Amino acid sequence: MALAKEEIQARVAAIPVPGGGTLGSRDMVRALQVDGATVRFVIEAPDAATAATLEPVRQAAVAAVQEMAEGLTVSAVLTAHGAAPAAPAPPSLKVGRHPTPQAGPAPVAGVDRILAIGSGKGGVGKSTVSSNLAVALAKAGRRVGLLDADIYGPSQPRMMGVSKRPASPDGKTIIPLQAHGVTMMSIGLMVDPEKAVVWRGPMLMGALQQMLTQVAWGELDVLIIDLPPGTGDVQLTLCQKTHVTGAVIVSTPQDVALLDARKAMDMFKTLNTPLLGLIENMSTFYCPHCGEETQIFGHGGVAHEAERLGVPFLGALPIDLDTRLSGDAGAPVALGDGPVAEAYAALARRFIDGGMA
Ligand SMILES: Nc1ncnc2c1ncn2[C@@H]1O[C@H](COP(=O)(O)OP(=O)(O)OP(=O)(O)O)[C@@H](O)[C@H]1O
Repeated sequence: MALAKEEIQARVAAIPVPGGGTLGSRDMVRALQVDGATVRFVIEAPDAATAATLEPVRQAAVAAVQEMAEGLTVSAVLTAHGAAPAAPAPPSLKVGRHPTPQAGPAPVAGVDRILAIGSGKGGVGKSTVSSNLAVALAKAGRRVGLLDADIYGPSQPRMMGVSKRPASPDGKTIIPLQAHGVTMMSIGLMVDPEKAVVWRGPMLMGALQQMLTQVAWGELDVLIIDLPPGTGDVQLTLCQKTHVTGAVIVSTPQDVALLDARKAMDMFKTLNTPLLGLIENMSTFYCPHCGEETQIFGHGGVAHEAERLGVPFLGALPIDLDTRLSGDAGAPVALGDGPVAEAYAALARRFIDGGMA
């Protein structure tokens, strides 16, 4: 089977939509991915009411692709973009300035809780866990915001499948984006990454302050902040300027990652930010063919560390191909209903039951 992505894209784009036009002409197809014999894509409706009428269209699109070749596995997810109006004008708000003096830590208007998701080093899956936890909490009925504060390597726009620059109609307030039931914002959507890499501490601090005080977050039960890895200016500013409910550390089971994670935990302790718990990512691998469990990076290291430190162990998430593919395709795995989505649903439940979300 060697179907070109363009052929599949064209086939999906030709599916008619109630009310006139096609999935293509109404610009509803997102994140189409072809990986061997597996095809995935997202159908994005402009709002939840339209999405509710599109299930037959989703089924027709899946069937149409399936007919293109034998042995294809096709999955399509239906999402709503929320009621965000089209941007009336290009944003005139400039992000990246020196911070405004502020007396002490301040709350974010309308936001009940702020969770900082950190890690000792990059690549442990902090952004993956943040986006999936946000989606799982939204699925459980919570009002969730997600702020990608990783200026040097913003990954939430890709993981949540959004790329348009948020609008600032009045030049003062930024209207956040909506994706998969989550209100989201990324510093990366507002600044030219090539300029941002030369920013010094104060510019970063100013940009983060703007993300917290000038974005119209609305009423949220919880705002999840995906921090850059390590222990730098962004972490420092966040904890000093904002009432952070608590920090959650994501780590892989290897000792070296844990060693780094300990540094991150020490930093939050020094900043008087409560450590709400640890999450182990890439914990165990279940072979999709035989179901055998393999502990690629070892297993249980994070639970053991949590016990040693006397902080809650919040959960373990397996290393899983779908998690990576769905993240790359802009539709987090937690949106679906497989075993990993269930693991995220359980994690979300733990946060809700513990009053953390
Ligand atoms: N449980 C998992 N199973 C499989 N792949 C995973 C898992 N968690 C994360 N990944 C993949 O690992 C890579 C790194 O993940 P991610 O970007 O979430 O890490 P990060 O800690 O946020 O890194 P950084 O801080 O450098 O952005 C991504 O390609 C992601 O899809």
